[in-house]
Amino acid sequence: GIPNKLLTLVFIHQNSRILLGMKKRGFGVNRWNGFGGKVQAGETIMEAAKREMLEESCLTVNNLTEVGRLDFEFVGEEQIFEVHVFKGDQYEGEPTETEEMRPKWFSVDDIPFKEMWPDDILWFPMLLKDAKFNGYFKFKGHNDILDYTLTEISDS
Ligand SMILES: CNc1cc(N2CCOCC2)nc(N)n1
Repeated sequence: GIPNKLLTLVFIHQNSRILLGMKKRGFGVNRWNGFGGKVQAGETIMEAAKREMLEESCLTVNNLTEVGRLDFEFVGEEQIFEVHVFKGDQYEGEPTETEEMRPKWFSVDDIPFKEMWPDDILWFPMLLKDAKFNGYFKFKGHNDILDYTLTEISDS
């Protein structure tokens, strides 16, 4: 088949707070999410994650680690979105609104799932407890999950 579309998704998680961004335009508009986007030719997925974070939030994140991978199929579209999820807790700069994103800190006990992609409530617990995870979600449109698989990968 055709190659997957490589994408990144970056979260800053410090103790009991997590930084999310309200997407102001484009794919996933009007939903809170992590920061990220496309991987360009000639850059690694990690380099893309850091670049997109800086472009979308004006933050330089120093200690990103990859914590998961989520594949999204949208019924009727050939290309699978392969999203590499990263987390870090050390950054430089101040969260700043850009054309793409409006950043905001949320308590991990008060994540706005009703204003997020419907898959997030399923894998966020794994993200927050530092488990590594792999997921596959089959979407119909942007709101309905037809089926999914989600696996936690415990190193130990
Ligand atoms: C379909 N469910 C999605 C998609 C998504 N994306 C973020 C990276 O760019 C591609 C879309 N992010 C979340 N949380 N859920």
